[in-house]
Amino acid sequence: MAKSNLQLCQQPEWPDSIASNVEPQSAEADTRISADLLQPACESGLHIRNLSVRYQGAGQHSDTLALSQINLHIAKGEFVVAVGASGCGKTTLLNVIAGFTQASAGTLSLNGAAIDSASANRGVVFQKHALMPWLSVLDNVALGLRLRGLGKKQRHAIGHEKLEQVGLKDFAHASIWQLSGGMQQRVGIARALASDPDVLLLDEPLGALDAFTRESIQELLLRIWQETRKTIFFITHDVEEALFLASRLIVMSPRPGRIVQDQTLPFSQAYLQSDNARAIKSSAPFIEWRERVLGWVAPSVHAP
Ligand SMILES: Nc1ncnc2c1ncn2[C@@H]1O[C@H](COP(=O)(O)OP(=O)(O)OP(=O)(O)O)[C@@H](O)[C@H]1O
Repeated sequence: MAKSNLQLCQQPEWPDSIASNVEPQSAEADTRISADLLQPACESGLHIRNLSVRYQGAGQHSDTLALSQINLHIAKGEFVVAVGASGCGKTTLLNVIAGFTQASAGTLSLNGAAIDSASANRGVVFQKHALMPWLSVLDNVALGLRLRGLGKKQRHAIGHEKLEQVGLKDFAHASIWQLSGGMQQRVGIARALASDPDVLLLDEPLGALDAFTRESIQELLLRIWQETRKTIFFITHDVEEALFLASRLIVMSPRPGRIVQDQTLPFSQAYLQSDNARAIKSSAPFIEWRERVLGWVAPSVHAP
């Protein structure tokens, strides 16, 4: 049995000392999934049971089984990253959790309440930030609060607090077009946090950013996770990003989309203890994991 994250990361000599401990759990034999099936529906966290999503083909096109028999329990406070080749159903899974896409079969619940539509208890950050260019940065962050009827004073107080959390406290009254791509993505994160959701859902939020900006927002996300203890579900194509951020990594495979690996990882906790992303990403255990996960994501092009 693998040691817990905490045990791994309390060792003083990061990164070398964890090298011998960071082994994958047995593939596919995910005890959390089988235990989850025995739990009552009112249990806390996000529960996905026997989820399938089929898109109906238009005209001559046949149906696509985008997700098949997904079983997943995400406990409160986990940072779960889903990685997988294009078309394996990552966005579909996130959209079903968000309530944007309906399940064809199976059930989803958050803290015991069925998920069947979008709700403020699930905040979404998209790859394209979807900010309103005619609103100031502050009003973009507070937009959801306005739609929920909060007064200006209260929503601006929350907006300022969230902008400070993402490192943009001096940009509250700027226009969106005055911000770089990375800053706009920070606004998107602040906006999602403003509604104080139980779960943050992030759909390739850093995909369009340069490497330096990308890494700085990865670090920001981990600090926000540490401060807020929010449950996070994050999808990416990028294996290094997945390894760095995830407290738990799920690897998906296409045709039909399904979960083929479910692994607990130590690197996010190690970053929060060491504050040294470069040392972690260049460490031997990280590189071993990168090669292992690349082999799972693209076995035909990446020999073990
Ligand atoms: N609205 C839709 N109608 C029909 N088929 C769809 C629709 N959305 C997705 N699909 C199909 O479902 C499968 C899963 O798509 P999805 O976008 O969820 O995968 P993904 O892993 O997020 O891909 P990518 O990484 O390229 O974004 C693909 O075969 C895709 O073509």
